[in-house]
Amino acid sequence: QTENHVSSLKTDLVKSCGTFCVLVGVTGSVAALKLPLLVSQLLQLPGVDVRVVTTEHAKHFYNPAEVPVRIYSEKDEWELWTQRSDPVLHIELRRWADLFVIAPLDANTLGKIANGICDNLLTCVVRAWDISRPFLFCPAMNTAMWQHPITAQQVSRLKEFGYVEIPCIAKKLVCGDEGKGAMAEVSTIVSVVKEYLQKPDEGNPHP
Ligand SMILES: CC(C)(CO)[C@@H](O)C(=O)NCCC(=O)N/C=C\S
Repeated sequence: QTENHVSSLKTDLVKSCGTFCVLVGVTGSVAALKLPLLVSQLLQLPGVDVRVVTTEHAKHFYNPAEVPVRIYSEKDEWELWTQRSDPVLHIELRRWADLFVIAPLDANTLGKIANGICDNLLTCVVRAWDISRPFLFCPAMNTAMWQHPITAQQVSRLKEFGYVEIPCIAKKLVCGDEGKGAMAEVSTIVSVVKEYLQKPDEGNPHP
């Protein structure tokens, strides 16, 4: 069982030539409920292949059966690597992806990335990311969290690294609060990703 599971972990990270490989990161904001919608809309873009890397907290907000692509999480890293000669999943993921979009980026993972903490599969991919490849992030958190002074500091830190923010929007949030903190609409996220498809060799269309 584990044997063919491990081999499928490897085969699922073979890049088919001519495809643009989009890695979607998902973290523990309630906006993670949008993952199935985001993945299905990304798959409609020409030549796009999608994989997902999730945190454990994010798993509370979506049903994996509604996500038609491979979702990688902690256990996969440790099933794949049991001896020195085995591949390292977070390195295989950074090699596979032409673009990384974290949607939603919760307050916790924002803080980790701003400080180089890499204590799970998702943050290890971030920590190893090749910044010549597009890295987009979609913050999503309660308005009170968004307004905390540390949030702006950490968002600007990520921009200094060269990551591209897809800003959160004001909405009546699921907890009843009204204000900024809602994740950008899925259509917005998809249209930003689309800009990178058209100019894969010209680097960042968001100078
Ligand atoms: C979930 C969705 C997309 C519904 O429109 C929207 O409320 C949102 O992005 N919320 C993310 C902000 C958040 O994590 N709030 C947590 C406590 S209020």
